Amino acid sequence: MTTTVKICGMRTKETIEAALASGASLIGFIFFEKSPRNVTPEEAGRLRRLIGDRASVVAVTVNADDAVLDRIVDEVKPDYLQLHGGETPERVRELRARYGLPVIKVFSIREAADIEAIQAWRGVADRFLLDAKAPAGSELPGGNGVSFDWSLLRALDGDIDYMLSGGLNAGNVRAALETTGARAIDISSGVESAPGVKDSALISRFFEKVAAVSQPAA
Ligand SMILES: O=C(O)c1ccccc1NCC(=O)[C@H](O)[C@H](O)COP(=O)(O)O
Repeated sequence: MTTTVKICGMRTKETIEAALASGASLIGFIFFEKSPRNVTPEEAGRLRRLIGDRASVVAVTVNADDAVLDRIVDEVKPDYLQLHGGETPERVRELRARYGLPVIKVFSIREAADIEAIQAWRGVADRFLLDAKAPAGSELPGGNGVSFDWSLLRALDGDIDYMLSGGLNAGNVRAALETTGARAIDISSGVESAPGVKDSALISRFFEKVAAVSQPAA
């Protein structure tokens, strides 16, 4: 089985090329001013044109209003909208209809009840990204480099299309995949040399580790 990998918070041509060469299927851009990974719609638009159809592009926003989203969609022409805030099911339906784009809704996981809450969203969002809850004091809802208890996912229905996220890195991705059987994963700070600074060598190493689990040596 091949694992689908999304790399989030990309800001440079060089690291995007490294991610594509390693096999990234989804590239995420962060539109959140407090984040060290924040990009403007214009910057992301330029990088999006570089990517072309070599990967799907994900626009990550947090409770963004229509004016902000209009500009992002116009400049970047993303393949997905990732909603990383407190967006309601009604808002998700509205955005799917307004932009005609599939929506990845993020769920912040800490305990069993957080997994149960996903049931009510079936048929509302197109995909689910399961991330750890932000640590107390963090200004960022994502990109915090913290993991949740992966064993909680045993309670998740097998047919839910989710991406495992939160604190993944080359050192723990094998355990994460073996524990959860996730078919898709998402990473950000685990391939950075400093907050917001992606590192091509760390990206390659992460993909090598994923491939070693996905395609065990003969
Ligand atoms: O990464 C950010 O700075 C960020 C800011 C605001 C909203 C979402 C953000 N990241 C979204 C992602 O999908 C991250 O990849 C995800 O939270 C995992 O991050 P990490 O634990 O660092 O791998």
